Formats: sequence, structure tokens, C-alpha cells
Amino acid sequence: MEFIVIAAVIVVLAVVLAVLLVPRRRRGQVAPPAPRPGVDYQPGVGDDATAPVEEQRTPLSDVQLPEAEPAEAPVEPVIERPEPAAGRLLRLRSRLARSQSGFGKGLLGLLSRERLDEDTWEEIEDTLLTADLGVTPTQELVDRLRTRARVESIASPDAARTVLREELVALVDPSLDRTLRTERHVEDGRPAVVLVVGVNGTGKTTTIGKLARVLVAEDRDVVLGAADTFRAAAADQLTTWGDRVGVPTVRGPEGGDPASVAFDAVKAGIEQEVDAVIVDTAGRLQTKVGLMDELGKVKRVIEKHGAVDEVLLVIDATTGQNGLVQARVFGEVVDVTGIVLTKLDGTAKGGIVVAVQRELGVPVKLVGLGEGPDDLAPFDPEAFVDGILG
Ligand SMILES: Nc1nc2c(ncn2[C@@H]2O[C@H](COP(=O)(O)OP(=O)(O)OP(=O)(O)O)[C@@H](O)[C@H]2O)c(=O)[nH]1
Repeated sequence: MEFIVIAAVIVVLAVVLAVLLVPRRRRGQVAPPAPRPGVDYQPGVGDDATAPVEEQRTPLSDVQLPEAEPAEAPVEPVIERPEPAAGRLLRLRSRLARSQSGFGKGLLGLLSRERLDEDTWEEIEDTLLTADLGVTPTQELVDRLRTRARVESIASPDAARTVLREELVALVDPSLDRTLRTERHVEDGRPAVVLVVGVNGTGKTTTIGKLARVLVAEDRDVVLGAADTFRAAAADQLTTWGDRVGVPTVRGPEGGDPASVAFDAVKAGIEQEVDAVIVDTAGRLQTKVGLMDELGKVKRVIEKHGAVDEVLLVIDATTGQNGLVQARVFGEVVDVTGIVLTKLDGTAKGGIVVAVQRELGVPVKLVGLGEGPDDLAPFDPEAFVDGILG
């Protein structure tokens, strides 16, 4: 019996030992080295640290690659294509009629009165002066009208309109050459250079943007020069105008030398063989001497490339007589070749056209009739007078 108990204890101990020892031996075992891809076997898709090497692997040659995603097409900026500007003043006549109707209709009403007495002539004179026609042109016009009233019957509205129209057109002077020189020079292929000057806020930058559109509509290649380095936003504004019609803008660092930007713009225009380079300038008048020195320098530096073709003076029509003073100051420094009268949609003082032409002896070539991109029109005396008379 004792023997049996001892034998049973031995069996139990043996079982316990077997259970305890077997796992310990396994933990101590050194695992065989993992086969190395590329050394011990051809690497396959799906090889990674955890994948059992025994797993079936796909050879590279059998791998199906996903179809290449079609490359996203670059978003082309939408380049606007404005309508040509010829006859635009006629189309914008309603703008003139709206802003100048007081002036035109008032004159017509007075002139078609049955009796043109001295009081009426005085009223006519006052109306013309209020419209900023200026003293001398007003006197000339009243004298002409008086003469015609004496020799012709102008008492009917139709007759008064015909006479007034003829006399106003003559005063605006259709004989002046209003061509804008924006064509490439035939002799050497150099682009036309247009320098735009004027007091700040008159609408220079806006006018250049609109003018670029006019030229693009006529199939011309244009480069813009942002030489108003005084106001960083002016260069941004100009660049935005240019981008809309695919016209590049040359600009410099804020506060940089305007003459250098203007020079670079013309240089770029020559290299790119464009038709016209339009240069914007700063226009702060509070430092009159500084401003004028700067303008003179810009012009001189540009002229190292060749003569400037147009110097356009931008005048805000709503500033009245002040605009004339500005015209005088600018005229002393640069040879102005044309006037751009902006904001004519916002004033009844259309007489400024005549006054400023007389002041500078140069023609109004363009007029601004609104803030819209195509609200700039080549000036046409007859369409202008028709707009005034409604
Ligand atoms: N109603 C009207 N507004 C205009 C016309 N032309 C320009 N403007 C507005 O006048 C404001 C001034 O125009 P800008 O082009 O910035 O003037 P700027 O002369 O370049 O001014 P600086 O860059 O400060 O020298 C803007 O709000 C234009 O939209 C126009 O013919 N009619």
C-alpha cells in the first residue's frame, strides 16, 4: 500500500514538472532568423514586419497598378474681351443726358423764349458760367447767340436747339486732333509710351485700367507700369485691372524709385514687342515741388528708351475750377498731349471740357462716365453736345 502511495506521488510530481518545464524551455528558445526580402527571397507586395513569410506573395510583375488619376487641369483665368470703344460716347449718351440735363435743358428753355430780353441773356450767361464754361468762352458764346438771334428766328424750340448745338460744337472745337497715339513705332518697332499724370483721386489708375481694355479690344498688346510706388494699393489695383484682360503689370517695391519702375516697364514693353506701355504715376500735390521733380524725372528716365508719345492729364470734372489750377501746374512740368476728364457722370459742369482745353491748349481725348470697366469713351464733340442737350 505504501508503495502505491509513493508511486502515485511520483506520477503527480512528474506531471507537474512536465507542465512547468515545457513552456520555460520554449521561452528560452532562440527563434530562427527571419528570411530577408531581396536576399533570401524575391520581395513581393504585402511584405511587412508582421506578415508571415510563409504567406503567398504576389510577384511585382503580377501587380495591377490602379489607373492613374487624370491630372487636374490648371484653372485658366477668365480673360475678358471688352467691346471696341468706337462710338462709345454715343452709347453712353444717357449718362451725359442724366448728369448735364439741367445745363442743356435750362439753356434750351431760355433760348427758345419768345422774347430774348436782357434778363434772359443774363440768365443764359449765368447758366453757362455755372456749368464751368469759363468767363471768356461764355462771353464768346453769348455774343454768337445774340448775333444769330438777331438775324435768324430762333424762337421755336427746334430752331433754338439747332443753333445752340452748332455753337456749342464749334466751342468744343471739332478741329482738334484727338487721336490717341498708342501704336507701335514703325521705324524701330518700339511701343508707344503713354504717361498718365494727375492729382491723386482723380481716377488715374482706373482710367489706365479702362484704357488697357480699350486697347485690348482693338487687338493691341499692352504692358502696364505701376510707377505710383507711393501707394502700394495703387499697384495692386493696376495689376487687378491688367489681369482681367491678360495684360502684364511691371511693379517695384513700395516706396521704391518710380522712375526705375517706369524705365523697367518700358524696357519690358520693348522686349515683349508690345504695342503700348501705359505708365501710372503718383499724384500727391501737397508736396508740389517733390511731385513735380519726380514727374520730370520719370519722364526723363523713360526717354532714355525714346520719346514719350502721350502724356495724359487726368482731371476730375467734379472739381471744377480746381481742376484748371491742377492743369496749369502739371502743364508747367510735363508737355501734356491730352486730357482725360473723369467723373463727368457725376456733375452738371460739362463746360469744363471747353475751359480746360483753352487753359492748356490741348484737347480732351477721353472722358470717364462711370465706375464700370467700360465707362471710358473717346471724346467726340458732337456726341458730347448731343448728350448735354438731351
Ligand atoms: N463716377 C465715376 N467715378 C470714377 C470715374 N473714374 C474714376 N472713378 C472713381 O474715382 C476713384 C478714384 O480713382 P483712382 O483711379 O483710384 O484714382 P487715382 O487718381 O489713381 O488715385 P491715386 O492712386 O490715389 O493717385 C475710384 O473710386 C474710381 O472708381 C468716372 O469716370 N466716374
